[in-house]
Amino acid sequence: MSFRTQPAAPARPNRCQLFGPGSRTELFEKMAKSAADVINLDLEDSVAPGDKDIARKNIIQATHDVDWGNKTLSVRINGLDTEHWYKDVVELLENASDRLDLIMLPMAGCAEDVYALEALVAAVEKAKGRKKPVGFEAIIETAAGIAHVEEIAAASPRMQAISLGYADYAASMGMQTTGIGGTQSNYYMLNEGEKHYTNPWHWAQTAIVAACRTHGVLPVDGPFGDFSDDEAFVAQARRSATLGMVGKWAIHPKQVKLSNEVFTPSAEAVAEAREILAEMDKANAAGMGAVTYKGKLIDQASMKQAQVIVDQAELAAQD
Ligand SMILES: CC(=O)SCCNC(=O)CCNC(=O)[C@H](O)C(C)(C)COP(=O)(O)OP(=O)(O)OC[C@H]1O[C@@H](n2cnc3c(N)ncnc32)[C@H](O)[C@@H]1OP(=O)(O)O
Ligand SMILES: O=CC(=O)O
Ligand SMILES: [Mg+2]
Repeated sequence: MSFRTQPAAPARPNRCQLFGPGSRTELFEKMAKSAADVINLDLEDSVAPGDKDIARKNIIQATHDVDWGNKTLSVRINGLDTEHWYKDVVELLENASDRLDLIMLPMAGCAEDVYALEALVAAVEKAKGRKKPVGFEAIIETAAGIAHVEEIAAASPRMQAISLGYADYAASMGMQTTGIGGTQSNYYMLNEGEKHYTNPWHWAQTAIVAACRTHGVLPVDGPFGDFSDDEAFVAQARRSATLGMVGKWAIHPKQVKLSNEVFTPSAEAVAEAREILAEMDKANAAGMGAVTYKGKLIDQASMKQAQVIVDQAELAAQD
């Protein structure tokens, strides 16, 4: 371990973030009653350009009227390259209830984007005497964003989570696809005439996980557009969970349960993790740093690995 220890990420469940357009008020109650840990009311890409003002009003109203239970409530504003974002921030923070937990910044490209957002947020919070400082989450979905992901993760103590936005990321990188996440049919290796599909998103995912873990931020997997294909969603989610991401977006309610299942460690995994911790406690008491467990090595690092699983299970149980 470096002299600087790794900061802990926010200790709250984030297994699924359910999105819905701010212009579709009939979805709000359904979102609130869903099993998602986080709700993202959207002002950005799921809202038609002419509906931005009404969507903003709808969302503000919903922070007062809808019972969001113990969910984390986040609003995705428009990007800093638009004419909408300043109104999103000012109107939200002047009028939304304290139920608002997070602002999600899309198209984050550099630390200064976060700085600009924070400067405006801090001014409105001060002017309105808001008691609860709003937190941030960002989307990495441009070439600049992935190139500067670590500075974005480190940019503000308000930063709680960072997601990979597959659609905009693919567009910004010039990727030859209209698919939002998942397997890409032209991305394969050939071995003796057999196609082996690899993961074109892997590098961006691991870069986000490393940046987030370095700075105590939750790494989150973004949207999977083909909501008719549950198996492919689960495959994508399992890859992300294996890489260290804590949850995934749902762009349709049917994806919530799938995501919660993948990002909640199984009872068997938790039992094994607890067993490893107990075995290592015994080993350490007996003056052994490394022992055999089920024919495999376990040592002090295994305790940290096992603790990750136990912590995830305990967070999920808070639900
Ligand atoms: C690339 C990105 O930026 S992704 C993030 C931004 N995108 C979004 O927010 C899109 C969110 N999703 C949606 O808008 C919608 O789910 C769509 C457009 C994909 C599909 O909408 P619909 O055609 O209404 O879906 P469908 O008919 O399958 O809905 C089934 C049920 O789920 C409800 N539902 C649909 N979407 C949602 C949602 N996001 N949250 C809660 N409930 C929902 C419907 O109202 C319907 O309820 P009912 O059974 O009581 O009638
Ligand atoms: O904002 C999300 C994306 O995939 O783009
Ligand atoms: Mg996007």
